[in-house]
Amino acid sequence: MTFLDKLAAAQQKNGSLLCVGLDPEPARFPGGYKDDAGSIYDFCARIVDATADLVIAFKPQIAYFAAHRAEAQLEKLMEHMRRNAPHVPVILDAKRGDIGSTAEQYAIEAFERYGADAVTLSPFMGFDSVAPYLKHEGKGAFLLCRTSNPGGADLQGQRLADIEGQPFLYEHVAKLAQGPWNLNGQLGLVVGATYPAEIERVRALAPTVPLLIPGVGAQGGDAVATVRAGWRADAPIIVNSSRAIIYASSGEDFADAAKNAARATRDALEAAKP
Ligand SMILES: O=C(O)c1cc(=O)[nH]c(=O)n1[C@@H]1O[C@H](COP(=O)(O)O)[C@@H](O)[C@H]1O
Repeated sequence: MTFLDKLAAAQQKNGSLLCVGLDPEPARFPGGYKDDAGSIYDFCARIVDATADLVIAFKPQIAYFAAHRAEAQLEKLMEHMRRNAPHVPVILDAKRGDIGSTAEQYAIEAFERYGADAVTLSPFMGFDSVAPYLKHEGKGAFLLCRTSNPGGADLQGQRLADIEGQPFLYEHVAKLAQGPWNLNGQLGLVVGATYPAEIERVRALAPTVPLLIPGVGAQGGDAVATVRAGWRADAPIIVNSSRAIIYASSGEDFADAAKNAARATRDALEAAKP
C-alpha cells in the first residue's frame, strides 16, 4: 500500500484530518515518567494507543529522540505503530536536505531503518537533494514550503525576480511540487496553520498534492481557517498538533486527556469542512 493509499484509508476509517505529533520531552512527562528518557517509548506508545482511531497520521519528530540517544526507542515505536495501528501512516519529521549521495543515506534511514511512510524535507538544496527519496516507491516526501514559524518569511517570502511573474520563493516551491519535481506523485508540501492566506495560495498553485499543516494547538493556528483554506474533497490535508495533544494533562490521566484533546481537535477540523 502506498503512502497516499494509506492516508486515504486512514482518513476514511477514522473520519479525521488530525495528525498527532510525537515530540517527547522527558521534562514534560507525567508522574513516574518525568525526566526519564528511558520512558520515551512507553509515553509515546500510550499516546499512540489512545489516539489511533482518531487520526489520519502520526508524526514523530526525530530530534526529540536523537537528543536523548533514544533512536532505539524510536525504532521500537515505529514497530509498535505498524503492529497496533497498521491503518495509520507515519510521517517521520526529519527535515532532511543534503547532496544526492548523502540524501540516499537519509532516505534509507527514514524508509528502511525506521520504516516511515513519508518524510519531511527541506527543498533548499534543489531537486537532486530530493530525488533520492522519490526512488523509494510509494513513499511520501513533504517539502517545506511556507513554514509555521515567524522567521519562515525571511527566505520563503522573498520574491524571485528572475522567474516569470516574480513569485515568492514559497510559491515557486509549491509549483515545483505540483509539477516538474513530482515525478511519481509522491510529493507533498508543508504549510503552517499560522498563515491561512498562504495555505490558500499554496492550494491554488498545488491543487492536488497532500498538505501537511502544523501549527494548530500550541502555536495558535486557527483550525477552522486552516481547513477552509486548504481542504479539497480530492486532495488530502494533514493537520498536525503535537504539544496540545500529548501534554493535555501532566497527570497520570495523560493518555485519556490526549484522547479527549485529539477527539475535540478532530471534530473541530471535521466541522470546518465546507
Ligand atoms: O515539518 C513540520 O512538521 C513542521 C513544519 C512547520 O512549519 N512548523 C512546525 O511546527 N513543524 C513541526 O510540527 C510540530 C509542531 O508542534 P506543536 O507546536 O507542539 O503542535 C513540531 O514537531 C515542529 O517541528
